[in-house]
Amino acid sequence: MIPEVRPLFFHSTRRKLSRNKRYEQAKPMNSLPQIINEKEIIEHFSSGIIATDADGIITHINRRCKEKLNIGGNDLTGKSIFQVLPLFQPIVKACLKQGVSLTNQTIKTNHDQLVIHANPIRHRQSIIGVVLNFQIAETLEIFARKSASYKKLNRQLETIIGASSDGIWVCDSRGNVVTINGASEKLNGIKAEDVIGKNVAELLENKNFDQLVTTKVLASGSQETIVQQIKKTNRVLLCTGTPARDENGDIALIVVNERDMTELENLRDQFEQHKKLTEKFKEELSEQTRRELQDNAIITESTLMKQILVKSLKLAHIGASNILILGASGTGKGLLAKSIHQNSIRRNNPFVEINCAAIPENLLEAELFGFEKGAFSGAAEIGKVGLFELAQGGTLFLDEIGDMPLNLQTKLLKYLDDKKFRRLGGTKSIHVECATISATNRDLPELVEQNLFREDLYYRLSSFKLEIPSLCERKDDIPGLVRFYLQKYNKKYNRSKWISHNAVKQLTNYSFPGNVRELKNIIENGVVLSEDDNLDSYLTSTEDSKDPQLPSFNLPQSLHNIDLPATLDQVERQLLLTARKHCKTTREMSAFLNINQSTVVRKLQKHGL
Ligand SMILES: Nc1ncnc2c1ncn2[C@@H]1O[C@H](COP(=O)(O)OP(=O)(O)OP(=O)(O)O)[C@@H](O)[C@H]1O
Repeated sequence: MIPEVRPLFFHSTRRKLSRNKRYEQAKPMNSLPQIINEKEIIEHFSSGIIATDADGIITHINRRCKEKLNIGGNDLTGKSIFQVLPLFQPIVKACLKQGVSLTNQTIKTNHDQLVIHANPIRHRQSIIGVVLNFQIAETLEIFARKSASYKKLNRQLETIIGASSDGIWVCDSRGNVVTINGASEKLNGIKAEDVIGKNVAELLENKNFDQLVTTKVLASGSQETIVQQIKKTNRVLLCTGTPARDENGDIALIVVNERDMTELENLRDQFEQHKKLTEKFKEELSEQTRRELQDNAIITESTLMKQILVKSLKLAHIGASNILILGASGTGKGLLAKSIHQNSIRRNNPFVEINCAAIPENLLEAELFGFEKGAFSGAAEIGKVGLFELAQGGTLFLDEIGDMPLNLQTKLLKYLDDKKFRRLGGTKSIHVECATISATNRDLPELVEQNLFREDLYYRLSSFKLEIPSLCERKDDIPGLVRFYLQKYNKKYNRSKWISHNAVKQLTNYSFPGNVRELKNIIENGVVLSEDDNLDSYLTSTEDSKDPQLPSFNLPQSLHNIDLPATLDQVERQLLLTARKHCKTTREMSAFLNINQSTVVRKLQKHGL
């Protein structure tokens, strides 16, 4: 704040001037000693003082004024102010014309800024001159700084700047650092005293910083923002420099605000990594599905199966969702689901598959819907994208849906209703558009009866139903499947095994409780293990042991060449077959074999059962 400097001399001067004729030397006042006349007083004033007549002719100009304006010994009295000091012309003219005092007017000289008060000199009704009284702005500032209100304001400002959790730098118009706050010291790893008073160019030269936004503001004259890496503290700062302008529109200060972006940057990096990983997964999934479909053509000769294929293609072409595929284990439900996806408009998006029975109940929700960082003890640091999110735009295949726990059924139903869900421990709803295909070998209406499956979910999931018959109900498919897999595994293992028509015929009489999966495994085993190129005897000899009534373990006949892993494998397979004969579901099998359900599912798959 610049206090108004009152021209103390003015009243007496005016009185005197009006008393005398025109601008003769002022006479000494009665109350003052003879030697101190008004001119002396004016001469010793700390402000610069110039008086002119109505035409702008200088009548008085004091010593201070000469010093401040660098006039030297030149006596400007009697000269036109408009010519000798043209920078005062606008104020003098305005004051003469308007006849009013003009206070706190500013003028810039080459070196300084002057704060001027101009007062008209009146005689009777007319204005006979002007008196100018000016100070250098800096002098006023020094004076102002000493005032109590300035000090108070300064303290307030220091508190505000100091309290800011953002870093703050203030530079003057030349880029000299005026002040920085504590937050900035910490963020930049510097001490205020090492930078205050220094020029930003110098700081850059000394390699204290690799860039500073102040230099950009000085160059452009407008607000600038940069992202700055601070090597010393390993932080990333978002720096915004804003110019503050004076009344003439010139830059007076540059205020720089520094916001710590490190955490945000870390989060962004994690997000990017996550996104890349998800994209990679998606690509791999699509690729895998494509590959699988190329390898796994649906082989069928039976009318029943052909009808199902035609229906499934229709559903694929209309982009149907909520398809329920029923059928015993190994009949090809998964294969059909993939084929529907591959023939739909979603084919270029992921096909994501989950076996609801193979994943422990407490992990299934996290697997399906994902979780946020710290959602539960042991939750990974950055959380996890669920399979629903991975299936965005594609198809989510819920295998063994009948084994989905009731609490999850509710969450699934909610998703199917509004296509939104929340990750475990999450607060944000995530929108995912994907088709769902479910499959089960269980009797869902029966589960509904037993209150083990929600009725509403059953109807929601089964907008379209496809029921695949067991292989023994479509024996026509067996020869084609045998040929297909024989060719496939001959190629894979570089063999040339073959089967006679008779052997194939014999195989059609076999019940294949493990359906196509079992047939496929028998052929693969034959191609790999049979000593002869003709598989007939291998297939007929193993046929009995494929369908045992009781577990019969082929223990090694001699103590030589014992292959423990292979023997254990065989025992495991036979026990699984026995268990399956006695149990309807994998849950029952898990109780029968005294292992958990997910292990049952895994082992059945391992043995191709
Ligand atoms: N018609 C078919 N043509 C060729 N291969 C088939 C056919 N049906 C099934 N398969 C093959 O049989 C194996 C089992 O099929 P799939 O996994 O689709 O059965 P599933 O009914 O889903 O079994 P589960 O209920 O145990 O999950 C797969 O390797 C699949 O490629």
